[in-house]
Amino acid sequence: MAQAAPRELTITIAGTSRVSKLAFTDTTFVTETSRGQDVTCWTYFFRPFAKIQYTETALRNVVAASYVKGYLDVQYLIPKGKNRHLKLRHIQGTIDSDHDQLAKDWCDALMDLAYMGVKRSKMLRVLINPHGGTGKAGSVFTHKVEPMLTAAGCTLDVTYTSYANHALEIARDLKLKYDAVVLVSGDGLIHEVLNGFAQHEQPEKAFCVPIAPIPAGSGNALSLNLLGYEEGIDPYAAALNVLKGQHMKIDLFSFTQGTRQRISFMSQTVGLMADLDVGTEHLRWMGEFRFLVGYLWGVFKRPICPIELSMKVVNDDKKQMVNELQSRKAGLSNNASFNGDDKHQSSPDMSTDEWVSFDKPILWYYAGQGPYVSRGLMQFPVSFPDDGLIDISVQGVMKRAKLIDVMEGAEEGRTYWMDSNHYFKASAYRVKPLNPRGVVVVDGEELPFEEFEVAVQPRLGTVLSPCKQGCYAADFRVCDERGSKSR
Ligand SMILES: Nc1ncnc2c1ncn2[C@@H]1O[C@H](COP(=O)(O)OP(=O)(O)OP(=O)(O)O)[C@@H](O)[C@H]1O
Repeated sequence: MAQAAPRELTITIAGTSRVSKLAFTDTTFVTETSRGQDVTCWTYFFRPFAKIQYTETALRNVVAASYVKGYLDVQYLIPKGKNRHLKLRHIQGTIDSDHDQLAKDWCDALMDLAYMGVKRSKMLRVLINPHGGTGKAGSVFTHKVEPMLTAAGCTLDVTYTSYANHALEIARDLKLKYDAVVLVSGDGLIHEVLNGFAQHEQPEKAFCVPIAPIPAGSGNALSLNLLGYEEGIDPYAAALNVLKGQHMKIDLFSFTQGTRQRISFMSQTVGLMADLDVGTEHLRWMGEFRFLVGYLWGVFKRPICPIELSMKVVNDDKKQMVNELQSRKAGLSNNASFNGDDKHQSSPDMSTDEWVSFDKPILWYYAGQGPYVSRGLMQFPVSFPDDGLIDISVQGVMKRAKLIDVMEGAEEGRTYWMDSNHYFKASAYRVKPLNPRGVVVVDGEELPFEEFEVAVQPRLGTVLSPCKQGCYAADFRVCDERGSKSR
């Protein structure tokens, strides 16, 4: 019977007399570095008093482990600080040549476990928008993302986009050999790549190439939705998702305006929320703060949104939507009743074929998927990635004071519970402008204010996600308009 590989190994830190004990379990990776003397089990109990540096991290955070010519090197991520953002750490040392085989087996066992169920040494097409957000995408890539991906043995094919639609052209002609397309950008580049896939000569195959966002724009909604509120702005967490993420299918939306059709992956909006996005383009240097400035300006003006909105509504019961979200999340965490192929359709209460008009005055409507549309706004808290439906949030008219008040808690989805917020799940919807002045914003990009129709393309897109199927990372815990939280 083959012997199980060792889970502990002691190395001498290169150029010093210090020794470090490295160990892993099924879930964690631990280092204990002493000042010259041996490490004993007592150090676990007297850790705060011992002259020992102790680190522990999730096994998933191990990026690479290698043993070459007597020299062992492990690279891993470790959460630091109040926000628990990740930092890349190295531990390097030597081993007695007598223990060569032991060290090799230890590295193999660690890597097998740390990469269980995912492909190693991926071939990646990386696109970087040097002008996204505050213009830091290039340095995010070279200082944080690239070192991690190369340490993990990935092959990178890198392009810095040099004009608008460059990413669309690259995606349109993409060779289908890549394991993922990594986008160091905001949401605009993701929109371009998906529209490039739609024009690919083999669109079905192109849409199966997963997209992995690295947050480096002013809007990073997909990253927030896949990784969560804190990790969604952490380039190391996003790079780890490139290495360890699972393929997750997401619905996409076809947006048809006249004879022109395009793909939307995130949102479409008209009214105050659209005006604030487009009206603050000149404040791009502020990063996400520009959306707040735009909102306050919109509240001051408070214009009525001049549209006729009709929808093919499937569900309009907010409580039922929350129950469905909770049971799906519980199913995932218990690993019970959840089947990856299940489409998880919302229970249709209403006919999906009938167009229903919304005829009250509104300030804006927002349609899309993924809880966050920005870091400050959880607009679709009950959205699923692959339920075959689009979430539509219609905001009725409110007083200015109330519009300011609901800013508090907007990032946790408090607005969902307001009586003046009408929430639908639909299979399609249409918008007809009632006056010539206005703007439509699709995935953060401005389009002409003309009639359009949106329909769901179920499970057309593919992303890399820490969650194998079926759920976004965000937690929706607010359970009433006052902002009270469920436990
Ligand atoms: N080199 C370039 N020069 C100018 N524009 C570019 C360049 N590369 C990409 N773009 C455009 O920049 C737009 C915004 O990109 P991105 O999403 O990365 O940044 P962002 O700051 O988050 O933008 P948004 O707020 O619109 O999401 C993209 O739609 C793309 O067309």
